[in-house]
Amino acid sequence: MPKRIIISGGGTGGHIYPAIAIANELKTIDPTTEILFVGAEGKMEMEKVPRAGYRIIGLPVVGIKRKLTLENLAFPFKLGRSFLKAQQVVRDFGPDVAVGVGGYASGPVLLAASLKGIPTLIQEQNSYAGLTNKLLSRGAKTICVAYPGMEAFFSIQKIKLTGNPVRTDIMQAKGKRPEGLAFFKLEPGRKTLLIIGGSQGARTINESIEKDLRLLVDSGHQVVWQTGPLFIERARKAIADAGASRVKAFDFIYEMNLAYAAADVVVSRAGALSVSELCLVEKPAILVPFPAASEDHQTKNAMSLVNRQAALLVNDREAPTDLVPAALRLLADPGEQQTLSQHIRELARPKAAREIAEEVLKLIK
Ligand SMILES: CC(=O)N[C@H]1[C@@H](OP(=O)(O)OP(=O)(O)OC[C@H]2O[C@@H](n3ccc(=O)[nH]c3=O)[C@H](O)[C@@H]2O)O[C@H](CO)[C@@H](O)[C@@H]1O
Repeated sequence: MPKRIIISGGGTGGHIYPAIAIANELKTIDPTTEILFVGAEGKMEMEKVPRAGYRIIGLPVVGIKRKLTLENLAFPFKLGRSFLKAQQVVRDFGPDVAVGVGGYASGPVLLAASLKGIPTLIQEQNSYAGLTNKLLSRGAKTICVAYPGMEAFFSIQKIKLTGNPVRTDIMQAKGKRPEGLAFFKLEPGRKTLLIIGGSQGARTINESIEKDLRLLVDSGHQVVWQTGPLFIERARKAIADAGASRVKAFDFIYEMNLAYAAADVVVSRAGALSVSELCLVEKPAILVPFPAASEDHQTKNAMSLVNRQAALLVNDREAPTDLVPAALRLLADPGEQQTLSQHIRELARPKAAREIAEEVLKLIK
């Protein structure tokens, strides 16, 4: 009998891509495995998961706003409806295991599975645990984490330190520079700066690049700039106004493997998955943590690299003045690039997806 596994959660790329990496690994181990994703209606996973070749069902779940709003009145009703739908999905699909990767949908799904006696596993990407995962951890059999010290949130007996699962194509990005350059229509004789703002784009990074676009153009380097959907039009206009034909802007990049492969230096937010990926692709990076992330965890993610001389840091506040000059300095310094690259690769966890998939399979009776 083929194994049946539900993977639930999403909301941002930082939850969706590890989920896809786990699914791919389960399929590699046993191609007959049946996988069903459960996400939140209207969220990014409803588009990204089918693009990766998996079926997904959406729940009407929404997050609760920290401010007092009218939308919050609908929260308990939507949560109730989501839970009923999650119960139905679990009943219809009949999974052997349910995996939660964080984000709205994992709550009702893992709860529904636990109540039916189906074993559950949580994958926590960050160095701190969100409320949903803390609550769900009580019913979970195994909790796969990416950082040491997570016993502050979870029962130590359940924790497995695996690292974050990264998509295989990104792990295989090394040596694909010519392919990356060709894909983004870049020139082999120039240095490439890759700018990524996380799955939704980063306003401060975008504004810093826009402000110093002339400096970048004059440097003679080429740039791949991921802006997120809210800034793409403005970025295109700025590029046209500056005649910056060597700066290529995208709202979202599906071929992150090729983007990393083409890059000499990367500027990035410090979301958990971006950091895990940078370690695997061994790129010299300048991190600009998103200051409003809960518990300021992006700064913690970034500092775990910076303290080991594995990445540079520019604070969000200082980015408008310091980011582009810092990127140009690093692009001009091959010695520093090499040092950062050597140190960051030591933090890579290339077996994370395999170890998590094996933990999932152990839960099947
Ligand atoms: C604003 C916010 O709440 N951010 C959180 C969110 O970040 P966010 O979703 O930005 O997450 P990450 O940096 O962890 O991951 C981004 C993922 O999206 C992919 N990608 C990104 C851009 C692109 O154009 N194409 C693409 O494929 C990256 O390769 C990566 O796999 O989840 C992370 C993991 O829980 C958290 O650490 C972050 O703090």
